[in-house]
Amino acid sequence: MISSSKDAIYSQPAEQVSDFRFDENVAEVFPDMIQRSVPGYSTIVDAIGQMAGRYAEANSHLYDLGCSLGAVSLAISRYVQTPDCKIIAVDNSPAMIERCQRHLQAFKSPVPIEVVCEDLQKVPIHNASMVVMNFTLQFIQPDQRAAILEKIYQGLKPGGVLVLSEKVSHPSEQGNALLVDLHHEFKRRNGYSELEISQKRSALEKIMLTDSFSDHEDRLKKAGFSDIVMWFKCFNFASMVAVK
Ligand SMILES: C[S@@+](CC[C@H](N)C(=O)[O-])C[C@H]1O[C@@H](n2cnc3c(N)ncnc32)[C@H](O)[C@@H]1O
Ligand SMILES: O=C(O)C(=O)C[C@]1(C(=O)O)C=C[C@@H](O)C=C1
Repeated sequence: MISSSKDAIYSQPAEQVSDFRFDENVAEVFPDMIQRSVPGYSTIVDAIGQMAGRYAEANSHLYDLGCSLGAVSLAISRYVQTPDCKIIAVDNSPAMIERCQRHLQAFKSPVPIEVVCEDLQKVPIHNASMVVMNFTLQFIQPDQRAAILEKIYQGLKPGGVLVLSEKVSHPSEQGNALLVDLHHEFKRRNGYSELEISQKRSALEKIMLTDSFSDHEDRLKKAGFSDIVMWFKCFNFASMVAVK
């Protein structure tokens, strides 16, 4: 098993908080960070595995785009029984990919997993029965998001699905403030201090630009997806299945 430490990255006051990056420091504490930061994270990852069990077709690819340490790929490998499937796990952070390789080797997946260190925008998608972006699209420049969804749509087989999980914004100021507040309360209960919460918020401000659910729905429909199902929502975190 890969070792994982407690996230204390934002615990000390910084003169200036630099932009959030998926570097060595973050990769080192990532399982703890994401578990304490994203409501329902384990539930979401496990349910993505379940969906893979339903949607995986024989001789097809399942993509995990922005795989980090490979949690989604592992969940998929636990549920897929279909023969001759391949999981393709992609991330452009060398620190994440290096740990992901070690993690996956330790678990010995019954389904082959190819791990690719590359910008997901450069990776061809083809013969896919399922594509997953679990909290990844939010880190891509907004003007580049539509092209990625179009590429995914083209690479999916008929009836294939994209699972898209995102932190979302709410259109009304009051409603958004409520969801942000509930999320911060969730973080406090998970042991993060006010300083950690506010410094992480500043670090993410410019690099994680969130859309509303209707922005996502419109963009997915424009890319060609026929049905968009929000299957999970807790506070300002949502996961959607978009069907080709
Ligand atoms: C919040 S994490 C994803 C968590 C992961 N999917 C999971 O379920 O544990 C976002 C990941 O996306 C990766 N990422 C961001 N932009 C990317 C890009 N353009 N190409 C590939 N990976 C990217 C980051 O390096 C990071 O590991
Ligand atoms: O919004 C926050 O405060 C978060 O920490 C969220 C979030 C995410 O949604 O990916 C941001 C960065 C880390 O990868 C883990 C969680």
